[in-house]
Amino acid sequence: MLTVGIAGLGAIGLTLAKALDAGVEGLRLVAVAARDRDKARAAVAGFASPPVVTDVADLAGLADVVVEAAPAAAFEAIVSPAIEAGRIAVVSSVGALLPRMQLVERARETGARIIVPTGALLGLDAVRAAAEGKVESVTLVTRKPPRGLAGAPYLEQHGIDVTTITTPTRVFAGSAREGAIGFPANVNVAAALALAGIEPDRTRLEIWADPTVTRNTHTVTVEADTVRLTMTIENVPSEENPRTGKITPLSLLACLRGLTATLKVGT
Ligand SMILES: NC(=O)C1=CN([C@@H]2O[C@H](COP(=O)(O)OP(=O)(O)OC[C@H]3O[C@@H](n4cnc5c(N)ncnc54)[C@H](O)[C@@H]3O)[C@@H](O)[C@H]2O)C=CC1
Ligand SMILES: O=C([O-])CC(=O)C(=O)O
Repeated sequence: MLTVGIAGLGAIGLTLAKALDAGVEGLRLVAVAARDRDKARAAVAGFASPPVVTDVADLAGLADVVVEAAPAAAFEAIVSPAIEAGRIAVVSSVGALLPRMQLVERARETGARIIVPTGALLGLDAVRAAAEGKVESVTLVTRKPPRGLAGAPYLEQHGIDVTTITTPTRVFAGSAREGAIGFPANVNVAAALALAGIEPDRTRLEIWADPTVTRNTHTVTVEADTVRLTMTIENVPSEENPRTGKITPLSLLACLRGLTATLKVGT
């Protein structure tokens, strides 16, 4: 049995918390933390086993597994204490990990683990397998309804107003590392892909603001010596946060199950 603490109770965190409260073999939700404690308390009040509502820094003292499901700006405040305490950190804001790879070094020293779930993407098992061999290129093309990109710093810096876009428009082309900086709340999938495959500077990313799509759509292409992969996922945006695909909390749940499962399927 592993105990779980969740930081952030939004589209990902609250959905995951509810699923854990409904009962998952081998896992028990014991604590949650969010920006607004009263709101967090209200959110879990009706749970069958209400978790403790605490500060993000205290989760690691209460739980074996700390799930980060908060905005990227809170990443370090959530993940560092978990690493210092030697816990398992399961992270959602993967873009915030790229510029903080020293946390991985620190985890090596403390015995902690950092786990990046597949999240809103697909096929990281195949990308990791390919990366054991020689990979020539990895490309991600992301298309989102324009509202799923609104507010990104890159768009503001370049004076791009996505709300006025009426035809599919490529708003960014560059590396996964540059994309994670310019779109910290929108392309965690690019960061996860980069960590699964080749480096963030070699992983190519295109972002399209596309009024013709209703789903957050990601296409991954990998050229490797052993395989050619082309994979597309079309995510239904969640009601709480249209930037976040509804599959994301389910991916985290599947990932958590894998921590204790007797039968584990996939890489
Ligand atoms: N890895 C992946 O595939 C995906 C990752 N994400 C990322 O996951 C993260 C969470 O996404 P959502 O649940 O959609 O966000 P959300 O905006 O729906 O919820 C965020 C939650 O964090 C809480 N929060 C805000 N500041 C906090 C702080 N300082 N400490 C603790 N909690 C705080 C808020 O109160 C809210 O409950 C975001 O960084 C998002 O970009 C989103 C989708 C896919
Ligand atoms: O990567 C992200 O941050 C979110 C995303 O594209 C999705 O949920 O489809």
